[in-house]
Amino acid sequence: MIRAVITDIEGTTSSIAFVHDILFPHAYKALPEWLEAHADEPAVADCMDEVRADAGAPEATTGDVAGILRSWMDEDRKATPLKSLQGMIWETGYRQGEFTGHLYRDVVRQLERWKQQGAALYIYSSGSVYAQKLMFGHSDEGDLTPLFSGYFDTAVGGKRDAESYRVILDELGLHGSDVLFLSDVVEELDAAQNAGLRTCQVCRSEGMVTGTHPVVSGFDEVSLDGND
Ligand SMILES: CSCCC(=O)C(=O)COP(=O)(O)O
Ligand SMILES: [Mg+2]
Repeated sequence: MIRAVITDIEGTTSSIAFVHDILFPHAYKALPEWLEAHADEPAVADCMDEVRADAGAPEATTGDVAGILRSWMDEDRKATPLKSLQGMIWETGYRQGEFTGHLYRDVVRQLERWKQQGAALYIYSSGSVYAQKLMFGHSDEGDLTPLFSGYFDTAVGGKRDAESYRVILDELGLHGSDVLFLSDVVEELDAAQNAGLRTCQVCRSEGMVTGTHPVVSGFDEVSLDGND
């Protein structure tokens, strides 16, 4: 029996279009003005220092940092300070009701079912833990945060690196064979499998690149004990 399910967000619980056509453009547009307004807040200043260090630009002004971050967004770089700042910027959008976190229709029903069956539920996304909580706290289907036992982001490492999944297993105190990881991306599933986790690829559209992992088109096709 699976004791924990860890799921990716973009392309798995939620559409790639929601992230790329709504969330990312919102942050891209708001970034320069938002950064000027919040540059003195310690959490923001720390992120900006990380950006300066990573870009090798210790003297970069706030405007320069905004430019660097926008170029990282153009590359869809999963850099931790970028992801932290995006989360902070999205907060206003969620709170003002500009958007709600998209979820595929099968997701909530199945998460509730797995929880009832005794599995603990976790998120692992490149989006910051703060951004994850916002998205599930302001989802299309209301506040779903009570469903989850924890959240992981790039603080544990990149999603294509097996070591990240070992760190997660350590934190959960579980063996890989007790844990199912769901994602749309083969490289992430390969990394999780290399760390000993069970895997399942969620292919939300036709023609996706598949690998050696079991494939489903939605969460309702995933069984935790092989009996449903
Ligand atoms: C918390 S929603 C924003 C997701 C995000 O910023 C991102 O880069 C998508 O990462 P994922 O690991 O969920 O594919
Ligand atoms: Mg994904």
